[in-house]
Amino acid sequence: MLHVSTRGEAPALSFSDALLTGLARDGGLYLPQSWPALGAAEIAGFAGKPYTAVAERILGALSDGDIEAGALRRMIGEAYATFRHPSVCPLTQIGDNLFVLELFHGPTLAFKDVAMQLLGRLMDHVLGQRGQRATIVGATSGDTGGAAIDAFKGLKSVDVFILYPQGRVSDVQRRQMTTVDAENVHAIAVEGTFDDCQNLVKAMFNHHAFRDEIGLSGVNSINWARIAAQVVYYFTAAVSLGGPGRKVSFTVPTGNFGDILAGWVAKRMGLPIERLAIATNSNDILPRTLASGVYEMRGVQATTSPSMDIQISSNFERLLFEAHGRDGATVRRLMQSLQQSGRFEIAPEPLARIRSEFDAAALSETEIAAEIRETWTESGYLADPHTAIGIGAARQKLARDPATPMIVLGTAHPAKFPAAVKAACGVEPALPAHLADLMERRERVTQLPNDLAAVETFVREHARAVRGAAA
Ligand SMILES: Cc1ncc(COP(=O)(O)O)c(C=O)c1O
Ligand SMILES: N[C@@H](CCOP(=O)(O)O)C(=O)O
Repeated sequence: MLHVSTRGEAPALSFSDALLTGLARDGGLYLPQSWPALGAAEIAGFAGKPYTAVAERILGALSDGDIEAGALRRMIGEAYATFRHPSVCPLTQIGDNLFVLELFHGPTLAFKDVAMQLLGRLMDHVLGQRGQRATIVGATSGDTGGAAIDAFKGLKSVDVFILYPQGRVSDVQRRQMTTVDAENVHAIAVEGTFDDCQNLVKAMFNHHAFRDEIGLSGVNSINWARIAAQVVYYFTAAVSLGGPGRKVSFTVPTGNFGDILAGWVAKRMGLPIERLAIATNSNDILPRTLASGVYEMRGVQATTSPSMDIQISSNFERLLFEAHGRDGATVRRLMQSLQQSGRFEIAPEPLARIRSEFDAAALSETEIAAEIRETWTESGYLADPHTAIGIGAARQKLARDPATPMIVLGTAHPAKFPAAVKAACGVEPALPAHLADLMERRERVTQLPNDLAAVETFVREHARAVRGAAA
């Protein structure tokens, strides 16, 4: 199966090629040419199966034989052996028909580990087969960076450069990036916001000479394989609540729109999902877009859920492509308008398609703190600010549809944001044993301005995959 770009002007690629390519050469995002479908009986058969078995089936379908089955099985087994919970992504009930799907039992305590632990192994495998090296440059609002550094640290086939917005991530998040003692990883504090960091990464991909020179690859959710790996937990969660015989809904704390897009893909693959609810903090570009049909950027506000302090929601482009009947020319036009004027308008028909599957809600800082406090006092469940946004939005939805089980994606461990959690409910969550000395570890970080040339120069000087360099 080939993968096509949302902007319609890049070559179609296999799963492995899309994995190594990251952003398409026309600036678009890859996704499969068609959606593989699973029948209801097969989905029902996932009940009681280990997470790894479901992952093998879903990722086998999405990679369509491009990764040899035995190798895929081995890599999935190794990736999820790094998780501290036997179910990998367990489901916890916190209220009537209200569940949290805990995605934070991996090494860096965020949902990013679920995909990243596998992505590191997949990329190393494909690069090894081809005798190649790659340079990964990623942008993070806090969690992708730590997860990528953990997954890729020490690998000979890749160097990793992570750009994060200086002063805009939690101390735990920063230290997870800056204290890893491996030669091939580089944490870079950029004077700017996450959107600036993401724009720098996209600009490097669109600078083709640079991209080819360093063998640029990406691990943000612009990389299709990231989304593919996140599809799996929608299946395991729905099936454990009686799916596909019983429909469920999901509420997803949303920033770059990758996690919720994975739910939409699960639905395309045959999983009966009633509604997908977008939940944001006051950086509410997506709820505003669904309400008005106008995607319009405003300044990013710093919040207690910094990983979601995002305006340019990259993966929304994949949904726009689908909602416009896979018309790359229209997506190109909308993205051009965004670049030139900071806004675009969605026509009534595609907007109606989006609204037919998605809801959206935004929570203020006061509401987020109240949600952490109430969830703690009423259910004894300690939620991080991102997960609390999901729980708050889910409660609004449940009030309108109490009969459909609602699953909130628990995207981070509360110990990543101890100050915000303590301020909200008085409880200071402790880091798990493997990170207990995180605050004492030595930090190593490079500070750079929000300037493409400066970042490219740093990457070029430190990347071992630079064309012509000795292997
Ligand atoms: C803890 C946390 N929750 C939610 C999100 C939003 O996920 P997405 O960007 O896939 O929408 C992120 C990062 O993006 C995150 O780190
Ligand atoms: N919240 C993310 C932002 C980047 O998202 P990604 O899923 O596209 O990698 C983060 O924590 O870095």
